Amino acid sequence: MTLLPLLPKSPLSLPTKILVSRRTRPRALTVASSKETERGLEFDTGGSFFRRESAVGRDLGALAASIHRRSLDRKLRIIDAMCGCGIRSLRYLAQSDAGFVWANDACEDYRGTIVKNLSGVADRVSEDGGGGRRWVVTHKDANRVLLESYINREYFDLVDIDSFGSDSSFIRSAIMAVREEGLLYLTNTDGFSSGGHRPYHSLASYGAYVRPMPYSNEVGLRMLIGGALREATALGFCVSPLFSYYSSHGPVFRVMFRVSRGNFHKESQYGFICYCNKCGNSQAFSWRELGQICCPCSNKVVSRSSVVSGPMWTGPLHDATFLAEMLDLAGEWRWAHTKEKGIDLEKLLNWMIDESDPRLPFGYIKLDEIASRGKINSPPVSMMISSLQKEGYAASRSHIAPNAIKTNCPIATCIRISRELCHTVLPLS
Ligand SMILES: C[S@@+](CC[C@H](N)C(=O)[O-])C[C@H]1O[C@@H](n2cnc3c(N)ncnc32)[C@H](O)[C@@H]1O
Ligand SMILES: [Zn+2]
Repeated sequence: MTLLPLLPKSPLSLPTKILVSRRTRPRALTVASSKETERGLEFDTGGSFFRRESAVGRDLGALAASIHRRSLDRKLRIIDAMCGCGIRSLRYLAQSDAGFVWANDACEDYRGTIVKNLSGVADRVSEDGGGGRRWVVTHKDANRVLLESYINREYFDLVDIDSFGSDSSFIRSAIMAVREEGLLYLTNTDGFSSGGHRPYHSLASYGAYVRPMPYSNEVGLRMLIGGALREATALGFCVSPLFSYYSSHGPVFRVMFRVSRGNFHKESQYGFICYCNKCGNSQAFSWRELGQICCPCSNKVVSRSSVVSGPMWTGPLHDATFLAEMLDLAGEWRWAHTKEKGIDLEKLLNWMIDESDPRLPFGYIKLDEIASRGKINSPPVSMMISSLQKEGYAASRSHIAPNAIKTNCPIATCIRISRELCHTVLPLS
């Protein structure tokens, strides 16, 4: 049985965007309509906001939904709360065998396009038309449909929020509408906040004061996870990331969570990240350690060279077991070896699995930083990783930055290894 979290007491305690969007209903963008094909499905964009490059995010969503479906003895009930032309709804119906998909977009002008795109899938569960609806299309504010579903106790196995900019004003109602142990797929495109350019905005949206850091795109994912965790905890739920995906097209930050009842216990995974400009090393600090933030390269507490961001998620970005299931399924569906919109899904999933090594800390080190600190050329990423591993360190690529490594090796040792590699393998320019 699903237990009900507390309802917000008054409209004033609802996120401000509801109040705003009551007055400012989104209008159709003046974007040309185009016919598209994605993983074998044909559809029309109908002038809605549509990004071809987001195909990978949709692949990941369809794979995760299907794995969730396999773990249950019933079909999935999904809401695509900001559906645009309805491509995600179509993919959940056709590829993840969803039993019911609610396609919602505040913009009424997209109705004809969404209905046309979904009409290839029978809208009734049984062929004679007597069964329940398999999909519906509405044009309400996302918070409204999510809260109404919560009030009516019509929870979803997967809630998909694909908003413009920050998704923070939808997170709470999305968590309320997810069935216990269900999935929540969040997206934000707020690169300014993750880049540390609007610290008060990131504070307002995700509760994290974010400053510029060399691995800011990973910080963006961690800020989103931390924000969702904060909202979930307030409702008596816990969210844990199954996978986290960054794409530079946008930029876009996506995280698939599992939502379970209960409180978050691992204080060590929600805290502050400190980057030292002087030596290039990073460390995580818990709330209890706040007064002790300093870098070993300086004997002063809170040296001027240290940049601190947080609080945010400092734990693993992915669940390696879940990713391995996604990789198997991608192989089964023949998606693994075929590039969709230029991205090799198999390579991406393998990199994400490698990144899940629990010995790896947060953040990544760009080889350019190693090169400029050591005043050397940088060796190829693969060579650097195998040398670090030979010396007993954990090391992997980062799916976020192709020219970077994730490692538990201090930067001074990375410079030493890099220098040795350059001298033995690469002639200095
Ligand atoms: C990023 S686009 C969605 C793209 C689509 N999911 C896809 O994969 O192609 C965001 C959509 O959210 C809709 N939208 C904006 N504010 C909304 C709100 N408050 N409630 C519901 N939909 C909203 C916009 O009309 C737009 O179509
Ligand atoms: Zn330092």
